[in-house]
Amino acid sequence: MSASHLDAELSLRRGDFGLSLAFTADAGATVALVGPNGAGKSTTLAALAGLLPLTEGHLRVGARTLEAPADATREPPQARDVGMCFQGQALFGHLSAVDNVAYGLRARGVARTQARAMAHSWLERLEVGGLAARRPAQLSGGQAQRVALARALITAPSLLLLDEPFAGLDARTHAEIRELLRRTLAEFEGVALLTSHDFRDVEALADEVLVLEHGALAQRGSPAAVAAEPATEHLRAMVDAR
Ligand SMILES: Nc1ncnc2c1ncn2[C@@H]1O[C@H](COP(=O)(O)OP(=O)(O)OP(=O)(O)O)[C@@H](O)[C@H]1O
Repeated sequence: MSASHLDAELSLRRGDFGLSLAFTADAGATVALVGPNGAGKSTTLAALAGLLPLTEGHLRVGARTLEAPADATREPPQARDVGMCFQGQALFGHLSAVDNVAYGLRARGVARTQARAMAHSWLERLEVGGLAARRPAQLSGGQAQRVALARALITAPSLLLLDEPFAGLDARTHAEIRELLRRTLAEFEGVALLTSHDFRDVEALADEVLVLEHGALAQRGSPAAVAAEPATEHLRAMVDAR
């Protein structure tokens, strides 16, 4: 594995909005993207996932180039070895919790019995092992979020993308799932990126913070370093509110 497991130089346009952002991250690192609404956090995750094409730059994971517009390289999303937990990307309503979690393995050709056994063990790890047979409509928001995290993690992806993983959870559930995610990410071998509007999430989970504003990097550093000298008003408010 190379020293920088993730090497991203992302340049793209989305209507009037332009994103231009370069960063690297080591294997095993967790990177938090923070910034005000519309700064480009979700757009960054969508670009990494291959859902929005780059116009310039490159995206490399380990020795593999996922995207490089200059030489017309572009791996489609399903070939990227990415685990995603995106806002609004609901669980499959017609599948049970265990089959939702097994889905990524089944899509990679793992036999049903083995995929289900692994899915059960991921549901146990996320403390919802007893809910395996339930459909998404029979789960609370916090339970569904645990199932969604298991679904994203089960394939041991090189990149794990979590867009506001605690959105809509009550304070207690938020803290519980944050702690569970902290323990899970400590063992995760890929690069994890998450977005959050809560600096307590950043402090608990991230090794590195990328502070975005208007589609560009305003500051980068450890949670302690950026909290000590916030470069943007938005970050200062986030730090003060923690
Ligand atoms: N489907 C779309 N088509 C065109 N522009 C879009 C689309 N989705 C988002 N944008 C624009 O891209 C810009 C960045 O949005 P993005 O969702 O990445 O911000 P964000 O930092 O994730 O914000 P939030 O905190 O609200 O989730 C915004 O100006 C937004 O209006």
